Amino acid sequence: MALKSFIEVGPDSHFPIQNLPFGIFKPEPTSPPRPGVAIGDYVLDLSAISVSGLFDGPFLSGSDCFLQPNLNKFLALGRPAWKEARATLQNLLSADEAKLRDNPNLREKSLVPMSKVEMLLPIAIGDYTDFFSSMHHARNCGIMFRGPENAINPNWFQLPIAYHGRSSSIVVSGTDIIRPRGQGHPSGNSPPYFGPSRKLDFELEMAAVVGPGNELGKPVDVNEAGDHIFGLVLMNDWSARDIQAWEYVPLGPFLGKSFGTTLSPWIVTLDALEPFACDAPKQDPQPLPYLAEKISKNYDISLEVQIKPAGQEDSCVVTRSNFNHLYWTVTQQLAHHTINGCNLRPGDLLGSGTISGPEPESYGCLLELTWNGQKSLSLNGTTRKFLEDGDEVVFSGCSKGDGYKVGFGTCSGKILPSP
Ligand SMILES: O=C(O)/C=C/C(=O)CC(=O)CC(=O)O
Ligand SMILES: [Ca+2]
Ligand SMILES: [Mg+2]
Repeated sequence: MALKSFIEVGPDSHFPIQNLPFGIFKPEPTSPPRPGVAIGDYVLDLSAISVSGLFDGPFLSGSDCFLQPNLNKFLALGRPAWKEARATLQNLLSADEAKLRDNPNLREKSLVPMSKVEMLLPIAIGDYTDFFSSMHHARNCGIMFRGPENAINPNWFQLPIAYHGRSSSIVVSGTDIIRPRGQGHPSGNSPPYFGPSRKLDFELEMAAVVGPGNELGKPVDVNEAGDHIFGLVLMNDWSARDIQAWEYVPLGPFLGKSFGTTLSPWIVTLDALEPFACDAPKQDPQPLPYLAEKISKNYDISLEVQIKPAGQEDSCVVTRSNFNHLYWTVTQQLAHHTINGCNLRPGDLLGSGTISGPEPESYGCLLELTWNGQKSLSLNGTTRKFLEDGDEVVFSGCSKGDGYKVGFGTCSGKILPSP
């Protein structure tokens, strides 16, 4: 018999008792931010549970990690504390446990309808790195930016390529994105143009949230890297393709990416995703020993992108992909990131890279879907090559279990015109 909560949760909900993703919310506009987990259409206030003394295991009793405005302190405690929190909460919310179910006063204090809360960024992000780990995306971008002969550089198959992103402009789902201005790629012999980006794009990504991290100078072993990853979120790495194509030689993405990155508010833990673990693709050539994993895992997470065109009521699916298309695993990304001694800290964010699958219907950005604007997508009777002002982009993702889903909710943002 599957685990069930005393709280009614429909079969299509992303947030059954099997999930219990962590986030930061405000129950009222004026109340201070606090940690919560999603359960059905409710948010369970972990500060209230903590104050009631219900986190009574060895790692969490007496801890103030759930009385903080972000999850960093909890992340720093590591996997044993995460497992304890999950076990405590699954027990507390289960159908046959009376402690919360039969305590109207505590229920009143701790369960808030999700429709009433404001979600905030769940973590204070010190550093954000964005990888480039889908082979299909790398090949397609390579063909468009560098030509078919050297579409994928040989280094791509030896190490998970990445660039350092900008954490200050990471925002939570629902935040508007202002169209960036900048220098656009010149055509032919003309000078570059300057103005609002003409090739504004989304990138369908997920990101790993780093737990305890490592000391400067002490790399994390790839086989232990899983213990440094708390969970995953959906991520939109908004990209201005005209700015990017002109500026990225030779140091990589800069202003074409740093104007905004959107995260979904709920962090789904690797523990909740474990039933959906699957084999990662076979890597050829074999990675160097520091990247060779005993168990090389991906996760089966279906991903979908919808665009709601400016002025329209309905949105249109523009692509469907899956997290399991990634060539490099999150554990390899993390081990590679630290192999030179670089330290990761609680709350750091590792973007997966755009998650494109092999088929054109599974490409993870408009650059690929419209082949750099050479063709149009049709959406509810209108067409798009790149995003227009007023367009809203909505990502969703979930894993399907037997009679339940473990989902991420949505990650959305609407484009506002340049000032
Ligand atoms: O191939 C290139 O020059 C770069 C393509 C990207 O936009 C890379 C990027 O942001 C990483 C990713 O999302 O995979
Ligand atoms: Ca990216
Ligand atoms: Mg970005």
